[in-house]
Amino acid sequence: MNQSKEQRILNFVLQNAVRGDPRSVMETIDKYCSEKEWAMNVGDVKGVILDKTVEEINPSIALELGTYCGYSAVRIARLLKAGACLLTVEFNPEFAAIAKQMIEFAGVQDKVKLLQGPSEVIIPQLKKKYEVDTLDFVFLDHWKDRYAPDTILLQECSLLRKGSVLLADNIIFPGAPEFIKYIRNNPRFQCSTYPSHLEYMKVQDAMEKAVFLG
Ligand SMILES: O=C(NCCCCCn1ccc2cnccc21)c1cc(-c2ccc(F)cc2)cc(O)c1O
Ligand SMILES: [Mg+2]
Repeated sequence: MNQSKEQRILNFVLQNAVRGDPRSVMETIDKYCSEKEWAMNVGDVKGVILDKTVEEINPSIALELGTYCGYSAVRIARLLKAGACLLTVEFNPEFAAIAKQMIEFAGVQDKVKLLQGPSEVIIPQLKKKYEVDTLDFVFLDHWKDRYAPDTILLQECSLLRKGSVLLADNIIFPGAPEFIKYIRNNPRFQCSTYPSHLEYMKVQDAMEKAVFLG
């Protein structure tokens, strides 16, 4: 049975990156996906916006929706302080298996908890099953039509506190129009837009940052 693109990306990392070196893993994925096969990692350009947001917040507990191959999980986890934790949610079991190996190869497994399932099931479990109080940071990078309902669900589950920061990928391409409509008109969020480019392409994209005001 021939390999998936995601398996080819992982194999390229296992053969070319430095074990235990997150920066090397990120660079190797970016090299493969810009030179050989495009893939929907947040990438090296939008990745800098993600880095700056994580460094600014310095979260103790972060949630990522949309793990994929683990690129942004490695990117976020490498910046987390001792004792901090990233919960990352992946719907697709094949992608989750790839991401688990990617996260372990990068050596950030002690800071990352990979949860396999749909966000609408996982989010309501975070408090009781995963002992989450409130989230300091949420990176939205999953189904674009789930950004708005999941932002509502996070509030309904009391998982946001005054100052919690959401960062959403792809608000231009593929786009998340319902989310933008919801979040920019909502007095409980302070929004800002970061124009950028789609990963590995000269196509316009942007990230939206939304601070929950409580
Ligand atoms: O679709 C994207 N991502 C989502 C992938 C599926 C998520 C599934 N999933 C994971 C966790 C989870 C939890 N609950 C429910 C569902 C869940 C995406 C697409 C593009 C893109 C595609 C084609 C093109 F021509 C240009 C750009 C670029 C990106 O950066 C993207 O992020
Ligand atoms: Mg994305």
